[in-house]
Amino acid sequence: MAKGIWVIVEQRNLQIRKVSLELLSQGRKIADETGEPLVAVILGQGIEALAKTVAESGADKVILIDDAKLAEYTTGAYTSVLNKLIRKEEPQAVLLGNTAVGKDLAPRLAQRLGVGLASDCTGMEIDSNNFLNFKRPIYAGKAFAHLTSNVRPIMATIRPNTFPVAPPDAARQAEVVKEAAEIDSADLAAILKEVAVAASKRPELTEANIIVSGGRGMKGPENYVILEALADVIGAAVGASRAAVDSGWKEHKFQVGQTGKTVAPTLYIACGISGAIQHLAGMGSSKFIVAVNKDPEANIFNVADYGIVGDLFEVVPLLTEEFKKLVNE
Ligand SMILES: Cc1cc2nc3c(=O)[nH]c(=O)nc-3n(C[C@H](O)[C@H](O)[C@H](O)COP(=O)(O)OP(=O)(O)OC[C@H]3O[C@@H](n4cnc5c(N)ncnc54)[C@H](O)[C@@H]3O)c2cc1C
Repeated sequence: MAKGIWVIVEQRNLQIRKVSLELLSQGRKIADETGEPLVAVILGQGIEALAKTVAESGADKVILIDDAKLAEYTTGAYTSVLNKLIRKEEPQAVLLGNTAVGKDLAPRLAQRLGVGLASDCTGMEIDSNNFLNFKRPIYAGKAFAHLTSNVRPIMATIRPNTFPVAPPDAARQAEVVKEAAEIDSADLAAILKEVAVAASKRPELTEANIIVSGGRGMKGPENYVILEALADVIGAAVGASRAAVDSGWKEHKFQVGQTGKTVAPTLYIACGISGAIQHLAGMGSSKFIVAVNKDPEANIFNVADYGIVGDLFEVVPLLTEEFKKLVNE
């Protein structure tokens, strides 16, 4: 009896995160290959309207767990609910985004279920045994491990921007099932009292389609305004290397790399970044890489699709002006 490929859909302020749509798109392909139904599981409060979006994105079935205690993500409540639901429904696979929430929730859930977890995967396919097989970068992206398990459910977190989002199909319908939130009181040890949101009109680093990133070559925090000006013209997020973060020029949440965020935008513009292996580990799978560096020997040029050898303080404002013209055309 088919038990399904589950995608734990992440929503924030009732907006489905892009990585969940990516998982539904790829999950649809896996479901078609295996004959398993694709099930979207959404937790939160007032989430009913999201069922239509996930149905149009490929889900055969939507499980909604709508409860005030789930309005904001907390490790305990979400683990409690999902642990019970997964034990009851026995899905074949459980997929989450490798986001802050996914990285927190998935290991806890896997431990409760007594199963393994393939974390931070960048590939997923059906192998010759009809098993789900996950690809995971190791040694800072120098090699790949291929992981599977014969214990069910097979669980994985998938790196954002790994799979494209398929266009929604308005004709698709899904069975919608509402489940009660069964939360053990012991799992409510931590209660979220307040969320302080840092206001920014720029996209979040891991969700951005374009990233403009600055390294030690920026020379100081005050100079990031030139990157921000470029970012605002092209709708980009702003990132930084660890050297810039360690110098106190940018907060850690902007750091791209092995010990920062992993990103895979369509376009990554690296300015004054040498291209250390630890930086490449976080952005090497970007679709197009543009490097601006005054050193023609900089390692970043070995991975860049387009390289500009020059002083970023001259090049970046010129790029901004040229993009402005294109945007205003
Ligand atoms: C365990 C470990 C984890 C790490 N994790 C990370 C990580 O997550 N992310 C990360 O980024 N690093 C990480 N690092 C650090 C990494 O090794 C590098 O030290 C760091 O990435 C260097 O940052 P950078 O390229 O900005 O600086 P640099 O290597 O100093 O490069 C600066 C570049 O700017 C260029 N430049 C200078 N002035 C200009 C100008 N006016 N115009 C144009 N170009 C100019 C220079 O030619 C140079 O190439 C890690 C290191 C370790 C050991």
